[in-house]
Formats: sequence, structure tokens, C-alpha cells
Amino acid sequence: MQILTPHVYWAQRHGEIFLRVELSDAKVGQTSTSISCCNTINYIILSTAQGHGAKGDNEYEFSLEFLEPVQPEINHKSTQRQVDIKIKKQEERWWDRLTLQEKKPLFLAPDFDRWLDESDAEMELQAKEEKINKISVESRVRKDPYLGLKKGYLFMYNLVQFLGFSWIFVNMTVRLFILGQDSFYDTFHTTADMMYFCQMMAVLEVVNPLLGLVKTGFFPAMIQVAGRNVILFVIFGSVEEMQNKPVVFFVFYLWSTIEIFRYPFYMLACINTEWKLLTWLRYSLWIPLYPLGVIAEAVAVIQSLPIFDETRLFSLPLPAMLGHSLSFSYSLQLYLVLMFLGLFINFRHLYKQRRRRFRSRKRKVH
Ligand SMILES: CCCCCCCCCCCCC/C=C/C(=O)SCCNC(=O)CCNC(=O)[C@H](O)C(C)(C)COP(=O)(O)OP(=O)(O)OC[C@H]1O[C@@H](n2cnc3c(N)ncnc32)[C@H](O)[C@@H]1OP(=O)(O)O
Repeated sequence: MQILTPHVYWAQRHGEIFLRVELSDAKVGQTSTSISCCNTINYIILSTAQGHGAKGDNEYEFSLEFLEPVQPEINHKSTQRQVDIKIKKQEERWWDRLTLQEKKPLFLAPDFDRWLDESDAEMELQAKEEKINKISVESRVRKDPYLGLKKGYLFMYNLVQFLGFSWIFVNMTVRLFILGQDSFYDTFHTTADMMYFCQMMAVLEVVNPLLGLVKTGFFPAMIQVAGRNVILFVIFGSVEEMQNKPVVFFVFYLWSTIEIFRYPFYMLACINTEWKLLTWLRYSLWIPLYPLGVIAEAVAVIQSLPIFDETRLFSLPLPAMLGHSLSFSYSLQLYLVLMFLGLFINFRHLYKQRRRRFRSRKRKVH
């Protein structure tokens, strides 16, 4: 019996190579790899398989020198029609061709049943990854017996904040339409109680990530809540002269504009729902609003400096030889620097969140 070469069909994925050897009822005597130089394995030799091929019952063998190293374990399965061989690549990478030599051996051809080009294979890989992630998230989620309670709490928290900020926003808008610029001067007296309530509640936004209830970073939330509360309780709340300045209007309006979109977005997330327009607004409105908000807050701080100097409110008592006391305005000047540092940190954070959100959505669309 002469030894012949069977027809071999191939296809690849990023991590694997598939070979289909056209031999029916084959008895594979030995499927082995041999070691080439430097201990890297890049050969496959199928030797003395007995089977029924193009030229009838015979012994068949072939060898291939792969373009890049592969792992030594070879998976093969003989069926009535063919021998299927699966080999893992040493490195997960797309190969330009199967063999080291550029000229394709005559017995080798693409396996069009399995053939995918690189981008299709990438999509297949992504779909697989997403399926695995979904399964692992679902199994984790199912294990948490308090999930319903946590989601219920977050939903209620977001609902209360949404209602609070909506009340502020609508109140200010209606007053702006009715009173025009005059409404700037008594924003504090008409909305401060509700703003105090909402901002005190917002402390939970720093607690929630600490308890692992939300995926928010602790620092961005802390910067946000502490930054706003300094303005609300220290600059506006404790300095009466600041309370009827127009800057209060701008600060409160900018804060509430973002929140009437952010909290409903979170509410929907709690019930696994998404409205595309709302998501877009949540992850886009901050681009103009955040810098404007920080500028408005900086104006408020700057306007309060002479008042703190004059009233000596919160000033630090000093020993007589160092002067009378250290004005709180020095701490506020330092705070002004921190504000722009905080703006930078949160701007970067929100930019990353935006990219992450829209990238993962684009993937889902494919
Ligand atoms: C002495 C004190 C010193 C302090 C010094 C600091 C100086 C301070 C300077 C800074 C000044 C800031 C002043 C602020 C001004 C303004 O606000 S101006 C108006 C415009 N403002 C904004 O646009 C900011 C709005 N705020 C935020 O976006 C957040 O507070 C944030 C912390 C900055 C970012 O939010 P984050 O939660 O990290 O991102 P998200 O993508 O929204 O959420 C991540 C995931 O977590 C889920 N999640 C978060 N919260 C909830 C929730 N309450 N309920 C349910 N789920 C929640 C969310 O769904 C995301 O999940 P996934 O979608 O699965 O990823």
C-alpha cells in the first residue's frame, strides 16, 4: 500500500486552528507534534492514518510547519467522514497564513464551513466574552439575597432626590418667567430649605459606594458632595450678605439642571431600563454645566472673601504676638485652588464614564 497525502482544510480563530482531514473511517495511528528549534512547537505530523480517502483505502500522512508556535496538546476526533483536529495557538493572535512557507501546500485549502475573516472572528470572540460576562454577572446577581432591598433603597433615594431637585428647578424657572431678573435676588429664601434637604441626603452618595451599593468611585462622589456642601452651608448658609446675591441663582440652577436628568437615569438603571436620550443627556450635559458650575461657585467664594475679612466669621484665633486672628478668607483662597483641582479630577472621571458608557453601547449595537 502506498502512502498518500489527504486533502486538509483549515480555518482559524484568534486562539485556535481547525484542521479537517478528508478521510472517512480513518484510524489515526498517531497524531503528534514534533519539536523544532528552541523548544517551540510549530509542527503537526499526522502519520500513518489508515482510512478511505480520495484514492480509496490507503495509508495517509501529512505534515505542516505552522507560521507561529502552537501548544503541544492536540485534540482530534475521527468521524465517519473526516478527522477533525483542533490545535491551540501559543499566543492569541491572528495569522496571515497557516504555514511558515509562503507557498501553500497543494493538499491544503480553506475550510469554508468554518472560515471567518479577522473582524468576523473578533466579533465572534466579543459575543462569546459578553455571553460569559452576562452569565457570570447573572450568577453573582442571583446569589445576592438582598438585591431587591438594595435596588428598592436606591430607587427611593433617587426618586426623592429627583423630586427635590425638580421642585427647585421648576420653582426657579417659574419665578424667572414671572419676575425676570428680580427672581435672582431671593433664590436662597425660596429654595434653600429644599436644597439643604437634598444636599444633606446627598451624603449618602459617599456612603453608597463605601457599602458597595453602587459602582461609583468614592473620591469623585466625595469631591462632588463636599464641594457643594461647602458652598451651600458655609458660603451661602452662614453668611447672610451672600444670600440675596444673584450668584445663588446661577449656582442652584446649574446644580439642579444636571440632577433632574442624573437621578431619573439612576432610577431607570435600578429597574434595568434605559432611555437613550436620557443616557445621552446624563453623560453629556456635564460637559458645559460642570465648568460653568465651578465658575459660579468660584464667583460666590470670591464675593464672600471681603465679608469674611470684615466679619471675622470662622476666623482662627492666634497668639497676640502673631496678630489678632487669621481670617477664614485664607482657607477659602486655598479652597479656590482645590476647587479647580476637584474640577479636573471629576471632569476626567466623568469623561471616562462617558467613554465607557458609549463604547459599551456601541459594542452592544453590533
Ligand atoms: C473641605 C472639603 C474639601 C473638598 C474639596 C473639593 C473641591 C471641590 C471642587 C469641586 C466642585 C464641584 C462642584 C459641583 C458643581 C456642579 O455640580 S455643577 C453642575 C454639573 N455637575 C455635574 O455634572 C456633576 C454631577 N455629578 C455626578 O455626575 C456624580 O456626582 C459624580 C460622582 C461626579 C460621577 O458620578 P458616578 O456615579 O461616578 O458616575 P455614573 O456613571 O453616573 O455611575 C457609575 C455607576 O454607578 C451607578 N450609580 C451611581 N449612583 C447611583 C445611584 N444613586 N443609584 C443607582 N445607581 C447608581 C450608575 O448607574 C453606574 O452604573 P453602570 O451604568 O452599571 O456603570
